[in-house]
Amino acid sequence: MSAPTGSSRPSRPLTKRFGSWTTGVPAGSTADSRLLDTPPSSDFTHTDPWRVMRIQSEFVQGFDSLAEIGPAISVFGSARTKPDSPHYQTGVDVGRLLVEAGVAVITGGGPGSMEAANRGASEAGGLSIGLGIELPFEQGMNQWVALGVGFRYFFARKTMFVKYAQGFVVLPGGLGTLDELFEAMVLVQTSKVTQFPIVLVDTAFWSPLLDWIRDTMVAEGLVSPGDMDIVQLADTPEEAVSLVMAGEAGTKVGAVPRA
Ligand SMILES: CC(C)=CCNc1ncnc2c1ncn2[C@@H]1O[C@H](COP(=O)(O)O)[C@@H](O)[C@H]1O
Repeated sequence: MSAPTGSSRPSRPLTKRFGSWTTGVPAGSTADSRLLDTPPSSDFTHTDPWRVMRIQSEFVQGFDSLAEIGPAISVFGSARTKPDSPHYQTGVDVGRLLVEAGVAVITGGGPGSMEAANRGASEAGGLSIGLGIELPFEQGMNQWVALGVGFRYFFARKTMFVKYAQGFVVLPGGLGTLDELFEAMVLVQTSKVTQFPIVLVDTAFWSPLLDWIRDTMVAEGLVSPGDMDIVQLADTPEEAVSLVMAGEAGTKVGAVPRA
């Protein structure tokens, strides 16, 4: 088919596939010139369509930063754990043992148990990763993070915890820790992720929660009895690391040349 020429050329349709952008624009302007014009107001950066672009960029930034980290385990736990707490030492030991087992350590990059796990990983010479989150009471990334990625949105950040780790170790924590734990449990329960070990450290801390799930949720038929097997309990860092490494992370370690 030949290109239309002269007077036989069809008139341009007013409405294009991406909207009616040919109407209401200054005569003689182009997409380029409109892009380069200074807008009268920056209010558009606070609109949902603009936020979608920002959310998209968080995924791109996360994928770009983490695509080559190799096998990794995410470690969660309270932001409030003090350095003199036994939980802090557990976090340090878990971080170190994971690195010795051949995997990178991913945390939320904050203080407390996150800092502890990053510290253990860093001191053991491993890859210590922090996925920070913008919070109203900003604390910044802990000093033991070597590869830090900042997020504004919890949901984008949570995708990275799962996508780039082959298992979770969960230390005692509060609502943030429970949020991350239950997200992972649901992903396993609904087969969105498979072979994904989730190890809870400190039987005394976690047992009341597991008892309630068993005695109330399972008893009322809201959760299958088999769902209790989604998590495993450990009482020492050694036990936790050995359980979590028995999953896919363990099989991946052999496939990745150690530095
Ligand atoms: C002292 C304080 C509250 C600092 C908050 N600073 C934080 N920085 C980074 N991640 C966080 C922070 N607070 C909560 N989280 C996320 O939620 C979990 C801890 O929350 P929580 O303390 O258990 O409920 C962490 O695994 C982390 O991914």
